[in-house]
Parts: sequence; C-alpha cells; structure tokens
Amino acid sequence: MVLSMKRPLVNLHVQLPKPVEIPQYIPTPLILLPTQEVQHVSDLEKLQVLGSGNGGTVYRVCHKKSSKVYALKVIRGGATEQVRQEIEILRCCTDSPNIVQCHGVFEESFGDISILMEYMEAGSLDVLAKTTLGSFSETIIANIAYQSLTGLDYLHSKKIVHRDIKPSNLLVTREMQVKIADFGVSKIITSSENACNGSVGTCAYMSPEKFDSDGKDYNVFSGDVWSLGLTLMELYIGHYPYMQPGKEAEKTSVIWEICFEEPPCMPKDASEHFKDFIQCCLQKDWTKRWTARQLLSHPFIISTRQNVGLGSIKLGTKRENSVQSIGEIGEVVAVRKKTRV
Ligand SMILES: Nc1ncnc2c1ncn2[C@@H]1O[C@H](COP(=O)(O)OP(=O)(O)OP(=O)(O)O)[C@@H](O)[C@H]1O
Repeated sequence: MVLSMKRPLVNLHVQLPKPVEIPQYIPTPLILLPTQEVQHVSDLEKLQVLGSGNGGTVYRVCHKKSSKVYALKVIRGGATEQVRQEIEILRCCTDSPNIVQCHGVFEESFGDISILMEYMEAGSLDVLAKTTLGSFSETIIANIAYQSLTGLDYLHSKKIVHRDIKPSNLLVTREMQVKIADFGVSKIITSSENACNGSVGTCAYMSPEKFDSDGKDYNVFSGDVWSLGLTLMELYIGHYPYMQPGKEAEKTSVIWEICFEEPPCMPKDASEHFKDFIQCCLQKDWTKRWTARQLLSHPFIISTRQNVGLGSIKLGTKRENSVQSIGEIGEVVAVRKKTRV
C-alpha cells in the first residue's frame, strides 16, 4: 500500500539579508621620488646595517658614482596604507631643518619599498646616551629640546602627529643638529576622522590619556609633547624615568605608573627653569599640557638661547659623565663609528 500523504505546504521562501556593502579597497597610488642623483636602488652600495625596527631595516649606503653617503630604509612586504602614510609625510616635510630629509622612494620588483634618507652620522640619542655612559648637561638638553620642539611644531602645524617620539627616533648629525625620524606610525589628521582611537607607538613613552581617556576625545598632538618631555628627562638623568637605573621596564607596571602614579620628579640639582619645563610637558591632564609652540617660549629654552646661543654651545651645568659640548659630541661620534666598523 502506498501511503500518499500530502506534505503541508511550507513557505520555503527565505528572506535573504540585504548584501552588506563592503567598501572596495582602492590603494592610493604610491608616490615614488627618484632623486636627480639616485635613479635606482642598484646605484647604491650597502655598507652596513644601522639598525632595524618594526618598520624595516636601515642601511648606511653609498652612491656608487658620487660616493655620497645616505641612509636607506628597506621595508619588506610592500606598500601598506601605513607605509604610504609614512612616504606621504616625508614627501611633504622637505623644508624643516629638524625633520630627517627624504631623498627618494623606490619600489622594487618584488614589492620591497626603499626610502632614501639623509645620513645622520651621530645616530640616535639613545645610542649617544649609552656610548657616553651617562647623561647630557642642561645646556645640551635645552639645545636638543629647542630643535625637537621646532620639528614638532612644524609637524603639528601641518596636522601631522608623530606618535612615537623617543630617544631612538631623534637622530643627530655630526654638528649636533637634531632631527625627528621614523614616521612608521605617524598620521596626517584629517578633520573628518576621530584621531583619538589609535593608541599606537611605544608604550613606555605614551601619554596617560592614550591608555585611559574614558571614551572622551583628547588632543592627539599633546601626546607628542608628553613623549618629548619623558625623552628629555631620560637624557638628563641617564635612565628611563619610570624605572630605577639598570632595571628592565616591564610593560604592565609601566602602564600602571603612567596612568595612576604622579609623573616622575626631576632631580633636586636641576635648575628651576628646567624642572618647570619638564612639568609643563608631563602634565597628566592633557588640557594643562603646553603645546610645542608654547614650550618654544618657555624660560628654559629662552634663557639658554640668550646665554650661549644654541648654535655654539660651550659649557653647561657640570655633571659627572655628561656631554658638555659639541666638541665632545664629535668625539662620541668617532667612538660610535669605531664600535660599528
Ligand atoms: N637617516 C638615518 N641616519 C642614520 N641612522 C638612521 C637613520 N634612520 C634610522 N637610523 C638608524 O636605524 C635604526 C632603525 O631605525 P627604524 O626607524 O627602522 O626603527 P627604530 O626607531 O629603531 O625602531 P621602531 O621602528 O621599532 O620604533 C635607528 O634606531 C637609527 O639608529
């Protein structure tokens, strides 16, 4: 017997959700800037590795024909949005004496991006601090502060936030010219975006509001000022300010200290102007923190400029093991070169 049971008619029509519109990824064209002198990466000879960071490896290179020395940053993995941003920033910062100058950008057939930069002979301030086995005098710090603030003010006036100011990203020429480098996490702030949501950079130098903003908006540019204040203090006292000398900075305890403790105190022997200057940078409340432009008029900077002229520094407050003059910086450069060869 065949049982014929009519199955009840079920409405099998399923309402499909509307397709979600996935924004199409349209890469912005990579801006390539071959210099007059260097037309291709093969025109350069690699001499040594200067260092490598999250962004790539930096080499000291020599232009084969002219023998001119440059620094070449090679970024593996192609032109991500962040790499494009880094290139764009370098491309529009060509008229500041306190920003490392870019001489060209090359894309190689297998996707690597090479950024050709001016070579900063004395290297970074963190290496200089380590090779001098100590700290810098107040006069030298005021000089470094003045040049770094000039660079920062220039960037901020162009709506560029660096987001990773620290000793290893401030590079120095043989003549003690200080320049801001490494725009690997930097950003050009457009009016339409919320720039506060990107807590990028190096934890140890990040301002408190980056960890704990209570969902409120804050001024991203003031984060660079906090990082510079901490950097200058470190160069003066000879170690990372939130840690005792010789101790390794542990990430969670550093974040705790930055957010919940008072900012680090300057040593008693520092001048009142210097202590006040650092206090203006290390205001936990970002609304009370001075801007780069305001700090350029701080008595610590002004008085040093009036006393010695920042271009021709001779002697600062004498401190043991500290770098006192440009001449000494020259010697340090020589020592550094020796250790690298
Ligand atoms: N123009 C330059 N001239 C001389 N040395 C340079 C130059 N640019 C970078 N360097 C050296 O290369 C090192 C690596 O630089 P890079 O910007 O790639 O990374 P970083 O700052 O060390 O690390 P991270 O990317 O993790 O912050 C620097 O610390 C510096 O010593």
